[in-house]
Amino acid sequence: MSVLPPVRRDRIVGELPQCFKKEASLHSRTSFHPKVVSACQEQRTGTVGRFKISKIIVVGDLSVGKTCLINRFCKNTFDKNYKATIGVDFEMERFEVLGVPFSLQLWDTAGQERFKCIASTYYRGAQAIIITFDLSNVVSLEHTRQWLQDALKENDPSSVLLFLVGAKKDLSSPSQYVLIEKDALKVAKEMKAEYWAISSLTGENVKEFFFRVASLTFESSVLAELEKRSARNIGEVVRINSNDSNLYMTTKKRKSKCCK
Ligand SMILES: Nc1nc2c(ncn2[C@@H]2O[C@H](COP(=O)(O)OP(=O)(O)OP(=O)(O)O)[C@@H](O)[C@H]2O)c(=O)[nH]1
Repeated sequence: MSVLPPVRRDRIVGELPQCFKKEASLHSRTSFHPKVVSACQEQRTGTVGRFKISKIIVVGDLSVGKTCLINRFCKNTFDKNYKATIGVDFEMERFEVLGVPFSLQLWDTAGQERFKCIASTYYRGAQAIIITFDLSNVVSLEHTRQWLQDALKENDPSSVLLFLVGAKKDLSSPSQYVLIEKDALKVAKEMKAEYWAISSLTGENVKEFFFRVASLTFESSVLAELEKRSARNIGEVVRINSNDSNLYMTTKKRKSKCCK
């Protein structure tokens, strides 16, 4: 019997949420990978949906809006007063994707230099990295490369999903926004990250963004699980085949012995 309450109705994902900008997205598909859809229909998602909790880390300069982003999504609150994150903090969010329960652990890390050392010890084992900058502060965008480099030291660059998020969209004027977005798209492409612009004050794009993160993380977890399973099956076939050939050899030997 499950001890967890049912997933909230507004955390149910039935279709792949769309990207924010096609030119800086993780993939161009508009729906979930067909292998993932059939695995979910046939309940072949293995540990995904049972024990798996995906770790997501949020990094970026101090005061760019990391805590507010998480709080807007998880608690639907916004605090206009700045309180620095000391070390790390985390929130759990439960989703249901294609009928399969899926949990995200969202790690809010400190941007202040003096707390960075503690925060970086929690970077390891992330399935996705959200690199955040302030859309009204171009220097914070320039620093995102360094944040990514630090986070990748603790993670496998070939499997981790990257998101570049511009926060505080409400603070930049339309003309300012156009300029910084042009640079941000360049940085996102270079990093192979998906780009989003959000505002935690107004809530613009916050839910859409986290639904996309949850869905792409879910998809990559299921694909990894399927790959692991098929590698195990190939191993078994090879073992069976080698046993078969032993059997064949023994039978042949026996036969030839009998014929003599
Ligand atoms: N106008 C506006 N202000 C924001 C937004 N997001 C955050 N802020 C403000 O920016 C300040 C810093 O926000 P935080 O979320 O605490 O920043 P942080 O990146 O977590 O900072 P550290 O914990 O030091 O790393 C606060 O005063 C927030 O109210 C936003 O979308 N719009």
